[in-house]
Amino acid sequence: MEIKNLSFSYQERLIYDRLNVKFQDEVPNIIIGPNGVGKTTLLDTLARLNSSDTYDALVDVPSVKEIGYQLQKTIFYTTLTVGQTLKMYQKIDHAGGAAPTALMNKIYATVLKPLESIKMGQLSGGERRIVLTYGTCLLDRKLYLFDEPLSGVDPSNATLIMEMICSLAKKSTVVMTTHQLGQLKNKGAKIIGLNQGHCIFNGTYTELLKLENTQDVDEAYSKLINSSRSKIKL
Ligand SMILES: Nc1ncnc2c1ncn2[C@@H]1O[C@H](COP(=O)(O)OP(=O)(O)OP(=O)(O)O)[C@@H](O)[C@H]1O
Repeated sequence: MEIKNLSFSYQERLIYDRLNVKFQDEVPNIIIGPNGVGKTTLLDTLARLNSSDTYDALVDVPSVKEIGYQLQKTIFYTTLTVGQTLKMYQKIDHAGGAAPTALMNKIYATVLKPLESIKMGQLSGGERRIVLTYGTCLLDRKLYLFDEPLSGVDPSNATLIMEMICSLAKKSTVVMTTHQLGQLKNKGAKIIGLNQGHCIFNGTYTELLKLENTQDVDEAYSKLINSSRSKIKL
């Protein structure tokens, strides 16, 4: 799956300038970049929620029906309990959705079961994020899009969520955005860096550290963004 030669603007603001991105199977594709660079817009584009002018740039992207998209700001039924919400996810696919893996069962037992009878509107931000990410994983899709699934989630739950997303990537294409770069260590993920309308990096966590000659991933990120700013001419 890839995005080929995508140019897109919101009114006067150029978001992508002939952007090319190749996505990988088997490992999660992680979109990183500064606030406002266009990460969510890229997920919207893959889900065909963006202008139809962008559709020509989508190569081998599954149809809308084959995509599961966990939006950053999901508006949900606040009066449903966690248990009811997850049952609803299971019923969205007529065939009953994807069978939960052993890892998903573990996450259910340790993190979600204690929340089962709590209403969605009463959950903390991190708890709600975990429920919705888990629910999206219950869908049976060819492509999964997760917008900041680790945002507001504590480090040990974030590790579980990342493991769940990595295992999902073994059967379907997965694209997610995050600012939590430390969570990408040893995950084999493909990191796609965006800045100023272009793809400025496409490689692994280890390759990013090597490129920027540091062992600190946040420092590597800052160096990557700063060096691309001086190179890109819009
Ligand atoms: N419907 C819209 N109309 C006009 N501008 C928009 C619209 N949606 C997004 N934008 C702008 O496009 C830019 C990219 O937004 P996007 O949400 O894709 O950024 P992002 O990289 O996901 O940011 P963050 O890391 O903060 O979540 C932002 O400057 C945003 O203000």
